[in-house]
Amino acid sequence: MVAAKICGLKTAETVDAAIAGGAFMIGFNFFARSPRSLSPALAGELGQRVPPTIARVGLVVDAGDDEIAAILAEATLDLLQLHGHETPDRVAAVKARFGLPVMKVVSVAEVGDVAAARAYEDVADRLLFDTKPPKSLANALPGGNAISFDWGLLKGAAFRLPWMLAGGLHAGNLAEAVQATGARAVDTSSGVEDRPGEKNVNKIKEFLAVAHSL
Ligand SMILES: O=C(O)c1ccccc1NCC(=O)[C@H](O)[C@H](O)COP(=O)(O)O
Repeated sequence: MVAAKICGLKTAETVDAAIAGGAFMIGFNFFARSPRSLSPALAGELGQRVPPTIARVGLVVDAGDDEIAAILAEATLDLLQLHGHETPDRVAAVKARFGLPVMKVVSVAEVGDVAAARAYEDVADRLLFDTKPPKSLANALPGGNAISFDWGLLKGAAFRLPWMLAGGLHAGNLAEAVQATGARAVDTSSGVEDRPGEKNVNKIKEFLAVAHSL
């Protein structure tokens, strides 16, 4: 069984589908430019539907303390996902300031990017390997671009932290991705959508069913 996070949820229906399907993490996206972003108030409301067995993840990009504090004032979260250029010192500072575990996103395009994850092993609680936005993609977001990176870059890689694979994953390629990387946890956003920001309940359940079958 591979653990699965569904990221970018912003409706009760899709949160309930992720819960029913056995997600181990549910991601709330606070990056304003994202079509998946939601208000801290709505995240707080949706988070109350989530049982304690599922982690409520708050996704921010190069957020300052004031931004994170404003989110936490309205939404109870179990993990912060730092999806920007946050340094190891910034990760440590966020953990110390807010007392929450931190998952640091490592954006991958080449082998050196994977090696860069080592710098976070002593400060973060989890790592998430996601596709580095290609420079050729106009208006690319820091994540959620529905693009996979070369999974071979993670083959045989070992980290002192639990890590998760993301980037262009969907029910149709998940088995290959897990086989190629040895990932024991995966994450998707676009892969369970009909259009950017519009999650599909059946795609959520299918992705989770495939993850649990591996
Ligand atoms: O999903 C977004 O719109 C997004 C925007 C800005 C930063 C991060 C974002 N998503 C974070 C995630 O954890 C996604 O699940 C991950 O990037 C994979 O996305 P996808 O390739 O669409 O499955």
